[in-house]
Parts: sequence; structure tokens; C-alpha cells
Amino acid sequence: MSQKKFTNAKIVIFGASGVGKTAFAVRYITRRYIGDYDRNKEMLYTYKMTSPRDEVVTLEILDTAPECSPDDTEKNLKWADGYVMMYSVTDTPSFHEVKRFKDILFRLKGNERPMVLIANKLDLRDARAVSEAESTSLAHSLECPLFELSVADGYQGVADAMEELIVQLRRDFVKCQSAANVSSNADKPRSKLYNMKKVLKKRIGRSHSDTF
Ligand SMILES: Nc1nc2c(ncn2[C@@H]2O[C@H](COP(=O)(O)OP(=O)(O)OP(=O)(O)O)[C@@H](O)[C@H]2O)c(=O)[nH]1
Repeated sequence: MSQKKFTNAKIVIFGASGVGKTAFAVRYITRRYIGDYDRNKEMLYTYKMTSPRDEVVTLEILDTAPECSPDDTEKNLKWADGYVMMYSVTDTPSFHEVKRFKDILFRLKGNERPMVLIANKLDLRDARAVSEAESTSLAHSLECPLFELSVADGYQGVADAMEELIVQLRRDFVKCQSAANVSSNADKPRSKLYNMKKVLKKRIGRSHSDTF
């Protein structure tokens, strides 16, 4: 039985403009926080990392442009294996935008997808507009873990969220592999030896009944 290894995964980061998608990707890859980026640009990063199981995995991380067309949104959702859904706790419309992405994703790919929900900019406590309860309830409806964090404040929250996503991606990969193996075994023609055994069994069975 052929067993492929978990060596690569495609991840897409969705979220409204300004929620911190680029800051998140850059923080994960470089561990650094850089305050200002080229806004509204789609970027594809390639990053080689070692998984918690010591596998070297190449990640392609797509940082989407917020102004992309519905067609592009669908294309990106179909392209990816795993999803980072992101909003800012200071920005209620960005919270609702995640719900919109969720509806498209569930329609296209069902609800059992590797995914994490990121509530960013937790450092801006006084400007918080989305409550913890609202965040938790959204995570419930997405059926995925929630990470409330500040990309600006540190690397660890970002690393924890990505580690969780990679664990889910691996699980999904293994599940798909097992399903593929089951179906290829079912399709396999029986071996010659198996067929001969079957014929012999029949003959022996018949000759026994002939005797009695
Ligand atoms: N205070 C605070 N600011 C943040 C945080 N994360 C990102 N920002 C700032 O928010 C602004 C937008 O961040 P980006 O990473 O460009 O956001 P984006 O979602 O990629 O934006 P678009 O390119 O328009 O889609 C920048 O000025 C960041 O410095 C955070 O955790 N806390």
C-alpha cells in the first residue's frame, strides 16, 4: 500500500482590509512585526517549516487582497487546503465579513475544513468593538478554534494558531490518503492466485457432494 508523506499544504488568509493579514503572514514567517505594508496587494509566500511530527513541510501562504472579485474569492477558496479567517476586534464590519467568507466556503467545500479563526488587535483594548462572546459564537458556527491575539504584541499567538492549523491539515491529509487507499484496493483486480484458490474450493466442494 503506497503511503505518501505530508510534505506541502496551501493556506489562504481571508479577512477585510486592514485586519492584519499581511502582518500575520510576515510575523509567522520572519517572527518580526513590521508596521506598514503595501496595502490591497495579493501576495503568495512560500515557507518551509518543520511540523510537530518532525516532517519538513512546504507551506504556500496566500495573503488575499480585500478588494478581490467574487470569482477570485471562490478561486482562492477552492485552491487552498486550509484557511485562516481573520477579523479585527476593533472593527465590527470585518467580523461580519468573516461570516460572508464562511457562507461561501461551506457552500463550496463543506464545513469539515482545516481552519482557524483569528481575532486580531487585542492590544487595542479601549477600541474593542467585538466582544469575546461574539468571537466565541462565531468560532462555534465556523466549527473551528478561535485565537484572540495581537500580531503587534508577539509571535507566540501567531505560532500557536498556525501550529493548530498544520495539525488539522495533517489530519485531513491522512484521512484523504486512507480514503484513496480504500477505494484503490476496492478497484484492484483479484490476483491470479486468489482466483485459482476460488476455483479449487468450488471443485473440492462439488467433488465432496458428488461422493455423498
Ligand atoms: N495595533 C495593532 N495594529 C495592527 C496589528 N496587526 C496589524 N496592525 C496594523 O494594521 C494595519 C493593517 O495591517 P495589514 O497587515 O496591512 O492588514 P491587511 O489585512 O493585510 O490589509 P490589506 O492589505 O488592506 O488587506 C497596519 O498598520 C498594521 O501595522 C495588531 O495586532 N495591533
